Amino acid sequence: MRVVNAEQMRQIEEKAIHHYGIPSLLLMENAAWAVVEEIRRCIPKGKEGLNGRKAVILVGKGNNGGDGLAVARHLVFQGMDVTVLVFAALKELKGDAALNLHLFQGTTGKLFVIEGEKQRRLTRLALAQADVVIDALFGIGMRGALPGLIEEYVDEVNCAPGWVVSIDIPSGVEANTGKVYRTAVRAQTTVTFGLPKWGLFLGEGPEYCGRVVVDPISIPESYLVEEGISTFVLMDDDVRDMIPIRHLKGHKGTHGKGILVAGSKGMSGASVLAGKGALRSGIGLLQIVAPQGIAKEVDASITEATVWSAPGEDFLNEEAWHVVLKQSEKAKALAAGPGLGENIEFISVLEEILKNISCPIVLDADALNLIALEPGLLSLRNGRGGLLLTPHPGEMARLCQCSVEDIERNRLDIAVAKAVEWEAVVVLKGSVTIIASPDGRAFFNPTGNPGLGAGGTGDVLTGSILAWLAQGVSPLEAACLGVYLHGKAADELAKEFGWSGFTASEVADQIPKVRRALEYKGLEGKRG
Ligand SMILES: NC(=O)C1=CN([C@@H]2O[C@H](COP(=O)(O)OP(=O)(O)OC[C@H]3O[C@@H](n4cnc5c(N)ncnc54)[C@H](O)[C@@H]3O)[C@@H](O)[C@H]2O)[C@@H](O)CC1
Ligand SMILES: [K+]
Repeated sequence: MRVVNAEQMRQIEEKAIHHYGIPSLLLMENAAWAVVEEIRRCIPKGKEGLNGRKAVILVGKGNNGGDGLAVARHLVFQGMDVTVLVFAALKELKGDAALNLHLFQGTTGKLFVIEGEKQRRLTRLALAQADVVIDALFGIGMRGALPGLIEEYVDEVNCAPGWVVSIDIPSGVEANTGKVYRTAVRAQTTVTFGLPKWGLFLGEGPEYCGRVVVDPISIPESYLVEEGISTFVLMDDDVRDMIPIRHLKGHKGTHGKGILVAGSKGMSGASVLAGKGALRSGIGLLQIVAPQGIAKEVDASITEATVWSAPGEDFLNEEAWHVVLKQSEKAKALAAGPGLGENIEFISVLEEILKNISCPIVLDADALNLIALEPGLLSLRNGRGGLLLTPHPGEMARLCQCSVEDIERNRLDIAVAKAVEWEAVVVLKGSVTIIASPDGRAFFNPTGNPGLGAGGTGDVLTGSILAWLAQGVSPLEAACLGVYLHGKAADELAKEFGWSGFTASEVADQIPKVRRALEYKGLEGKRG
């Protein structure tokens, strides 16, 4: 599914309004209905349905507030006890928002204009009793920080016991950046209209939006798949189509040979974990190149792989290149980096790899730190054979010679710019990993959880991407597939363990299960 910034969303809405003559009021009404539907789903209903339940709706002066007033009217019609708190002078509401104000005023719902501290007690009581709190303060029109008075009320909302639903985007989260200045509404659910906004995936946005529900509000489907939009969020259906089909007569040769250059003294685990990631993602033949001092250890820990002992006792040295070259014959993919250590001698091996190996190459961890010392090496690849880089923000900061804060503030822009500049697929890891393609497209990954913040999970991901490449998946899709399933594997483990205490090996072990579930869901869809 495509993901848009505020300007792109406005253009789509304008097009729908002008081309098909859909009145904006109708879009607002549809938006309101989508929110009401979601409220009906999330509030546990008694025999009486929503009748008698309490709702508080915080309304701002823009169209987001207009949506909120339309929701308020519908909730009154459903029998709810509705209190609307307007954070503007009523005359400031214009157009569709003003009309919805007028319609709400014709109902039995209560409405208060909040001007300062004096309504604080009333608001606090209403929020304490509300089954649902609806945030219609600001939508995609907000820039900068929330006004001071509203900030204080937002803090109250964040302490309210009821279910909090944000309309379009949590108020206080900037639609284009996800930036939160001091505070924002912490929603359990965000119902967003047309297409999801960048801010739901960037900055602090993901921490505030809760579950995201997307409703097309009757905008024509053809507008929502605009070719000009180049940011996407990965969904089950997209990723399922990337899984390579296994043929009945397939064998280890057709499932691809991959080379993993990894490990050093004290970090043999990195090769083992990357190896497990590759094997659990279906690689046909895995060959690990490791320094002499640990080759036996790695061999004993990962029986399914062939391990080649290469020059270098504790770390691979310059001579290791010959082993890498020999083993890479007929290889479909190569990954280098996990656990290599910051061994300056390995730079020349990386140089040879980039110059001479023709299959797709994944560079991770220490390989990236070494490249950061000589970023010009990336140009040796010149787009030949596919290049994938999988940095976490620290590694990306070193590669770009800037601070981690700079990376985090501009994740999307930097990932895309560097993917284009380096002619590489860039997997910028984080709580929402971004996969950027050299053609300028970017994909947000919605899977995964904080349980992945543990040593070794990155190695598993590198191995998994290596395996998808070895099976013939294109570099961009191998990155998407690897990242998405890795996150899903962690989400599967979280069902049992929550967000901590599962290990990188367990993440690897879950990959076939989540891949199978995805394939199976597709078959069910086809059966209807
Ligand atoms: N355009 C459309 O056709 C539709 C829009 N809809 C809703 O309309 C919303 C966008 O409406 P608007 O463009 O009116 O934007 P908002 O409702 O987000 O409000 C913008 C208003 O807040 C002010 N403002 C911005 N930043 C501020 C700050 N930091 N402090 C104080 N005031 C600030 C602006 O000057 C403007 O008056 C969407 O998010 C969505 O909820 C929906 O009704 C669906 C249809
Ligand atoms: K909102």
